[in-house]
Amino acid sequence: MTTPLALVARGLSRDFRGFRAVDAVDLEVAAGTVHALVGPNGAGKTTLFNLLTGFLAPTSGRIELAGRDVTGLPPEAVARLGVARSFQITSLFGQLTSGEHVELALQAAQGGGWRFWRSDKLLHRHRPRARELLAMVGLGELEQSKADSLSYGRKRALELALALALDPQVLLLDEPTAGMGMEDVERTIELIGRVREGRTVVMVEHNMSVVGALADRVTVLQAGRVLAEGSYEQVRADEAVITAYLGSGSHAAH
Ligand SMILES: Nc1ncnc2c1ncn2[C@@H]1O[C@H](COP(=O)(O)OP(=O)(O)OP(=O)(O)O)[C@@H](O)[C@H]1O
Repeated sequence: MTTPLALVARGLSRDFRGFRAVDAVDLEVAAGTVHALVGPNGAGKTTLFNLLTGFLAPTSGRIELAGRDVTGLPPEAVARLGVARSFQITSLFGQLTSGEHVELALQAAQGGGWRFWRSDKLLHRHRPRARELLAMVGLGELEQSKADSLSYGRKRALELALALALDPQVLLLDEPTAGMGMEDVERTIELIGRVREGRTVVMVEHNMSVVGALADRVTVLQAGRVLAEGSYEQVRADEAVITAYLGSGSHAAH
């Protein structure tokens, strides 16, 4: 029996005024796996993420979600079909508490929108689930803390809780450990290991120890194209990958 595919790209390309940032990418992400996208700076990882989540429309090619063609759908529609992307820190509201953030995200997930003239009663319906999600990302003790007061690593954990509020089938994480110290990186590896249960995770990640610890499969991009694909062990031993990384000089594939 073959594993069902959660997310597929076929011949996916995106041009920016004649410059091809993503070039005929084929990608198959099996359901229930953690799939990492790696590659030197400018390889097209973020553009590919934006295509997969509907934030950018492809110039050509096709995207399928659990077998359904979602090419060209806007981000809200892609999100409704079960794809969530971890929010960026810039989308946190400093004066709201962790708990309020997650309650709002749960309300938004129910189609209530991000209302700021919020009714406390309506929001508090979501409190029990919000507490579960905060506990899951290690913020159980910080429900009452304002987002501004959280450390960088904890802000990223809160973003993850906001994405999980959508209860996504497919979770896309854009550099989940970027800018983190060792301790937060360890915590994040453990956290992703927990939240992957029952879902598919696609992550862009520069830190190879994170990729090695979590990814079932790795796609290496270079100059918009797929350079290699396989297990972490396979791609790290791949000659073309080694050359690309040494050539870029910025991220060694160790
Ligand atoms: N909106 C845009 N307009 C023009 N060029 C763009 C645009 N977005 C990305 N590019 C170009 O596309 C290429 C791929 O960029 P992208 O951000 O996808 O790479 P990346 O692999 O995510 O890099 P990094 O690791 O640095 O984040 C780069 O050369 C970039 O300059």
